[in-house]
Amino acid sequence: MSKTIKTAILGASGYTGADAMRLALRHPHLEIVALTANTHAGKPVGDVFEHLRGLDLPDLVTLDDVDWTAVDLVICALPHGTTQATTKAIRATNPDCVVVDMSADFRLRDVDTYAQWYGIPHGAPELQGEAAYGLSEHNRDGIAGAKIVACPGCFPTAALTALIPPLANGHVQPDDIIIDAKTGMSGAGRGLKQGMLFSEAGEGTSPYGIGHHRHMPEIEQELSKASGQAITVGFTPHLVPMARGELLTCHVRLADNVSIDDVRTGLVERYADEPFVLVLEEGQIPKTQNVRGSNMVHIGVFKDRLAGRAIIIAALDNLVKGSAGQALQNVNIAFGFEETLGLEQIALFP
Ligand SMILES: NC(=O)C1=CN([C@@H]2O[C@H](COP(=O)(O)OP(=O)(O)OC[C@H]3O[C@@H](n4cnc5c(N)ncnc54)[C@H](OP(=O)(O)O)[C@@H]3O)[C@@H](O)[C@H]2O)C=CC1
Ligand SMILES: CC(=O)N[C@@H](CCC(=O)OP(=O)(O)O)C(=O)O
Repeated sequence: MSKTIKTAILGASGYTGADAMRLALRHPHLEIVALTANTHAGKPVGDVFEHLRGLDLPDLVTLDDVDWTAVDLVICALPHGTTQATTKAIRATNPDCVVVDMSADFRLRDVDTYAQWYGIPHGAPELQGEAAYGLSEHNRDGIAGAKIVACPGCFPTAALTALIPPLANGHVQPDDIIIDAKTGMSGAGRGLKQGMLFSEAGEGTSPYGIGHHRHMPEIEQELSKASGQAITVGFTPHLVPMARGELLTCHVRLADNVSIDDVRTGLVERYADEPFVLVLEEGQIPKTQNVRGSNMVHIGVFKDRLAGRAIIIAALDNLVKGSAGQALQNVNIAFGFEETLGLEQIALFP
């Protein structure tokens, strides 16, 4: 397809918006026609992001300034709680527009579960049923026809990529899954927060959301769907002093008569043809520095010293496969482009 897709990026003065611009600029079929911000509206992008100076980009405007009838695609990088009303407004004026959303606003299929975990009522329950969950490798058919794509959270992308195949294969027990997660600080967004100051976060590692992080219901929803049984998980994220990257160490119990090799082989077979998932060989260790800037997920499978247990580790870049990269991958699926277009970057190392 050689069509030019007129694209608006909402929340373009934030971190995921910045990576969405970086990637969309090099996509052969996307033309960026509108960029929005809130407090930064009215500024040229180069004033907000110095690394994007000198590029051909429109100035930042408010959401109210965008003519939704003039866009084919909206890539949405707004905070959760703001996207439902915006999507409603877009749909009311341009029902054909495709909204690829990076926020959590359409990820949870049950609107009451959304209200419970996000502390606010769902602002567009009538649209929730239309949203396709945007875990690219596992929902291509749903994404292909969708007008609303709810991209997974960064932690759920890593957890689901690592755990769906072993659960779907019956290789691990459904009731004993503990996910220990590390994240870089860009996961918290670009807004100023005291806990994100270098002097307070730069020299230590801090667990947070202990026992109640909002990515748990999302991970459970998708693991349950993929494996056809109710799955619950323990999940504890930790903030570590790096800009980008996420590492998830998943502790699981093997099903009866299943070996570590069975688990690894199941993952290798499931992702053999996937350009953005690499299941590492025995002994190779996933590391955030090996995926930084790329759309890759690296997965490793290890035998635990504890009998009958395995450790499955996944690494990704939260701003690429964890958000803007997967969003672009979903754009490619939704519009019928080659899935790797604009996403061929190899990791930046060191
Ligand atoms: N950071 C990450 O690793 C990931 C983030 N996400 C999700 O992506 C979304 C964006 O995250 P991120 O880029 O980190 O966030 P940032 O805080 O860096 O950016 C938020 C953007 O939204 C704009 N904005 C804030 N409030 C409003 C409002 N009320 N109306 C209109 N625009 C508003 C901001 O404008 P201004 O700067 O002018 O105030 C900015 O452009 C969030 O929903 C987040 O949960 C998903 C996966 C990973
Ligand atoms: C370091 C940090 O705060 N990370 C964020 C996760 C990243 C993210 O934005 O996920 P959502 O899209 O679901 O909001 C957090 O734990 O809430």
